[in-house]
Amino acid sequence: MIELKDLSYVRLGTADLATAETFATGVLGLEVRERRRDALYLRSDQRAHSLCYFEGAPEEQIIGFEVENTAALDAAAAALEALRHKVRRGSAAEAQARYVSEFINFRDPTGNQIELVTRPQLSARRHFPSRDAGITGFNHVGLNSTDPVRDEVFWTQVCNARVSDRIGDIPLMRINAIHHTLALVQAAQPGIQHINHQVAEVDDVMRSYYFLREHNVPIVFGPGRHPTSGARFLYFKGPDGVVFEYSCGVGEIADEATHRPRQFTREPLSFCMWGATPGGLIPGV
Ligand SMILES: CC(C)C(=O)/C=C\C(C(=O)O)=C(\O)C(=O)O
Ligand SMILES: [Fe+2]
Repeated sequence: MIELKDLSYVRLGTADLATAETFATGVLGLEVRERRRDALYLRSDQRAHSLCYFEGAPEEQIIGFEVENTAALDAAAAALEALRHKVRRGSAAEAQARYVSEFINFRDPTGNQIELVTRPQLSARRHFPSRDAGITGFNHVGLNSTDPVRDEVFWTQVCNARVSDRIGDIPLMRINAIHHTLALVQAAQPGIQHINHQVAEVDDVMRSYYFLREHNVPIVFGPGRHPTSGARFLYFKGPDGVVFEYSCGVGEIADEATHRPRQFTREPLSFCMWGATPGGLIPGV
């Protein structure tokens, strides 16, 4: 079993780094950690970076997860290869460009690019946001899945994800105490379905709602409240159509040993108990 410890980063390819920076700092409210000729590194919490925009095709999207150490990374590579996943070991320069010691890259059954990393760097410097959006940290991602039932088996039986709740066949899965770090949403092709940052309180969600409207940022869902995690949320679109979510109050699973996933119906109220409709975010709902 591959033991995922934490979410480390998201990497997004883009043809327009300047627009990405304007959005990430002026709208989303992240902190620029570093600018390189071909990449922009952004912080949202104690991680040295949690989001990297790099010069590349927008279809190039990668999620990085931390594993315990080199032995765990080697064991993960062997397990994935035994299951016929093509595993690529990152070079020292690529690891340096991710602020990690080492990493491997592979694709999940849908074709999403996943990286497993060791020793992702933290920074003791306090996160100092470019806009006061109230961000307290990078929290979870939604992933496209061409077959959520098949992919749930991969994430739970090959990796150590556990299902906290399901909405229809969408599993909300945890890898630690946080209610979910990964959700799988039906789609025709691989990709990141949304990227979540936690904000401190519901006032931050609502302040951003008015801020985003004033700045003509497309809001795609919310404001609302998820009955699953209990979080109050807002989803909006960034460069290259990537969807970001602010939410507050994603809960923790009280007792890992006894938690049983709840099954929610696949209908709008299961995504928002206040009545916002997920529209284009969830096909057919
Ligand atoms: C996957 C959909 C969009 C969703 O929003 C479902 C629930 C929650 C939650 O319970 O907090 C999410 O934020 C999520 O899955 O990402
Ligand atoms: Fe979410």
